[in-house]
Amino acid sequence: MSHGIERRGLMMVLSSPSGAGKTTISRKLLQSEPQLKMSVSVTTRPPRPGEVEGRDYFFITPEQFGLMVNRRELLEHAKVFSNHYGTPKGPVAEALALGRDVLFDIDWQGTQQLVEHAREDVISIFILPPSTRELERRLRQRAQDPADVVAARMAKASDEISHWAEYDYVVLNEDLEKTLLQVQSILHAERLRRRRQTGLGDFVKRLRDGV
Ligand SMILES: Nc1ncnc2c1ncn2[C@@H]1O[C@H](COP(=O)(O)OP(=O)(O)OP(=O)(O)O)[C@@H](O)[C@H]1O
Ligand SMILES: Nc1nc2c(ncn2[C@@H]2O[C@H](COP(=O)(O)O)[C@@H](O)[C@H]2O)c(=O)[nH]1
Repeated sequence: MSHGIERRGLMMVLSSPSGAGKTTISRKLLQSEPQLKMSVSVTTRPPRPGEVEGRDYFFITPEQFGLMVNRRELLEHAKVFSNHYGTPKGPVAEALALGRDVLFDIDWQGTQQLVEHAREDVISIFILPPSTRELERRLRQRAQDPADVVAARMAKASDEISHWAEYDYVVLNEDLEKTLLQVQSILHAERLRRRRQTGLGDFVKRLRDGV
């Protein structure tokens, strides 16, 4: 039975210091949430072993990145760890128009830009690691970056974490299953926000009129 209630798609952002677990959480969340679509960023950084073009990133040259910026094809963009990253506008707009939700793995600079453009539709979550030592352990055991890259990311961790209070939610990623449940709970609750459910007023009116 159709109730005439539809939902506006939302944009859910995960940020954290590098290595806290955003990619891991995102992959698991996408498996359990068919209505959720991952925003695939463009980046000028080289692919890591095992990264797949179009799934993890679109790997592009600095010249291509500059062109996308000039043509205003990016919803947001930032320089992170001396590489450029950005979110292509088109796929996000298409997903939202279909009433789907979009998941972003972006840094605090990109989050600020998204919030500036679409505050009502953005839910931001900051992921914290249990400790600095554990963060470094995760970056090392991921074994995908050379030692100098791991060191550079650890050196930036404190700066990244300083933005925690700009986020709507903060989740401590110690136990992965627990983290996943917490992020799912946020998504499920946010989907039910009154302003995201269009047609609700008409439905309630019919209900009250006994139709
Ligand atoms: N709760 C957890 N407990 C233990 N290990 C974890 C947990 N969450 C993630 N990891 C591991 O930590 C490593 C880093 O995780 P991941 O790549 O998801 O981080 P990230 O935040 O996406 O990093 P980056 O910002 O560099 O892309 C991975 O090897 C992942 O398996
Ligand atoms: N502002 C943006 N930040 C992004 C985007 N895509 C990824 N990121 C962030 O960059 C760092 C490093 O990522 P890595 O894959 O090289 O480890 C991390 O904090 C990501 O969240 C983007 O499109 N815009």
